[in-house]
Amino acid sequence: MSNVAEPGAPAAPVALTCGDPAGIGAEIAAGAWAALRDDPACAFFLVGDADWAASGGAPVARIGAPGEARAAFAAALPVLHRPLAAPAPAGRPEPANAPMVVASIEEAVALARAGEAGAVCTLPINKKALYDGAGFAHPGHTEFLAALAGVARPVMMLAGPQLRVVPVTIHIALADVPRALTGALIEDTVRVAAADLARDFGLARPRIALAGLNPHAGEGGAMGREEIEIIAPAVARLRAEGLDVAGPLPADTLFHAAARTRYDLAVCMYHDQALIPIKALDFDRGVNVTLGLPFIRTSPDHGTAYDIAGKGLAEPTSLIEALRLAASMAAMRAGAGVGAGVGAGVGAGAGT
Ligand SMILES: NC(=O)c1ccc[n+]([C@@H]2O[C@H](COP(=O)([O-])OP(=O)(O)OC[C@H]3O[C@@H](n4cnc5c(N)ncnc54)[C@H](O)[C@@H]3O)[C@@H](O)[C@H]2O)c1
Ligand SMILES: N[C@H](C(=O)O)[C@H](O)COP(=O)(O)O
Repeated sequence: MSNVAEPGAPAAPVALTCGDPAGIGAEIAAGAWAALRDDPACAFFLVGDADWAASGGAPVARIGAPGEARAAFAAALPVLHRPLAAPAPAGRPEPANAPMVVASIEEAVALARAGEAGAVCTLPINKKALYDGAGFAHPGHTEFLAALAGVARPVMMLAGPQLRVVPVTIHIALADVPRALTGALIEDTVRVAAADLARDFGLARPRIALAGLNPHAGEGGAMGREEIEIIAPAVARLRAEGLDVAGPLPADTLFHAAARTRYDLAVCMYHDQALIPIKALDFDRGVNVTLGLPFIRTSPDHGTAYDIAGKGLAEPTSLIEALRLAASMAAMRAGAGVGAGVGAGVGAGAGT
């Protein structure tokens, strides 16, 4: 199913942040540009260093404003040049560049909020490098973007051709998960996800499956009581609101092929419960989408991949899907696009 916006869609081009310059960002940006350059509906521009961008192998065109990106896109990767503070050797994070990495995200968000960019797509960051080099106080993009937007409950969704997942708790230590799980957090997460799936993915009443926290969803309380005390009451309240919600379901049997046909979204209780199945199934084509923001944000589903940076081994496929999805969602919101197709096959018998 296509993610690509209809020709003539008026949405502005997508702003791509530079991510960690020591990672695979330049290479995959070049690969994505080569794959999408013939499709003006998927035009994007990089907010980053033009020389670093060129090191990925694409011709680059320095632009003065996002409005110039679409015209430049067929011939070169458009770049709003924002110079690095220091060289960026592959695989070795440079703390001096961390403030510029953060600034790239801030600028892309400002452009999206001003309507000059149709969406934000982020290249991967190394969070530790930003903590060390820029005093970054957020565990990831998701939380940083929410802080920039003043949003209390950002929702992380990863969507691929076979599965969509949302972790209720996001970037926290496993030991802290039981304490963080509340009925309000579960309910808010499901409400945000249901609303955004309806608006951007054409799922008017998505079928949502909630995982339990404990083995066998607690085995009737013998292996933990969060299902009885927190998750099941939240499911009941959400159902009373009219949402199509099932659970808590044992997580170990939630992701096999037949199970995946029964829901449009799996809501999981912690990061790895959600992200392991989708990265196992769809690593090459999974897209990270932040729901609940006043602007569109997508990202590839992988990280900085220092181990292969600069070696010509990085696959751009997840970034290509992230850029397509961002463009499609932007066109959709502008009233001119086709439905956002990532993961749209799941739950409709195509989830194998
Ligand atoms: N959106 C983001 O900013 C984002 C997402 C995930 C991880 N991260 C960060 O990235 C850093 C590294 O994380 P990690 O090592 O757990 O995950 P990773 O995704 O960077 O790498 C995991 C493995 O997958 C491979 N890989 C990743 N992307 C690939 C691609 N496009 N083509 C081919 N192979 C690819 C890597 O070489 C590595 O072997 C961490 O700091 C993490 O927080 C950032
Ligand atoms: N949890 C994400 C993953 O593993 O793919 C990753 O850390 C990105 O998170 P942000 O989009 O919040 O940076």
